[in-house]
Amino acid sequence: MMQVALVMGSISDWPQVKATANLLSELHISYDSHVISAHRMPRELQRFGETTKSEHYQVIIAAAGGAAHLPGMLAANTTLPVIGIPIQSQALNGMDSLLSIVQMPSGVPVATVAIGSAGAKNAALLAAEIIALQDPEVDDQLQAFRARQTKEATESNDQLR
Ligand SMILES: Nc1c(C(=O)O)ncn1[C@@H]1O[C@H](COP(=O)(O)O)[C@@H](O)[C@H]1O
Repeated sequence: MMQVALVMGSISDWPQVKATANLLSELHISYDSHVISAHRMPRELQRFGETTKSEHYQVIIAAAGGAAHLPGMLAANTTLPVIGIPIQSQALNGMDSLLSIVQMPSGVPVATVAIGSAGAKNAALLAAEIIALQDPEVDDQLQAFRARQTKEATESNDQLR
């Protein structure tokens, strides 16, 4: 029973999605990872979306590039929260991914983060914030993460002196 399903459209997305996986681990959140493409594996995609609740996931994170239909199609097949990561594509630098993930029609939301690795990290943090609403241990991990971040930013002032 995993807290997060981390889904990507292609294994070529993994170098960017790794940032999500690393941060989920740092926050002690359990996850499993899958390559499932809405375009290339339409039946698997539908099956996966329909079993997300019986698998007891709490949040789905879906990363895709280009004509990125994966997050929206997953959202269409589950009522769990879906966080979309627009992969930084080569042809259009991720603008294609961003617009195709963020511009969902009303009724089927995808919580879309920024393009690429920065967004990939924020996807993990957003998932943690959702899970922390009912999980004090994850809430503690989040508070500790914020405290470390504040300390590092504060200490970076030393480099100016
Ligand atoms: N956007 C989608 C979907 C989908 O949305 O179903 N399936 C694959 N892809 C994306 O195609 C890009 C190129 O994939 P390949 O490198 O495998 O050709 C990847 O960024 C992937 O997420």
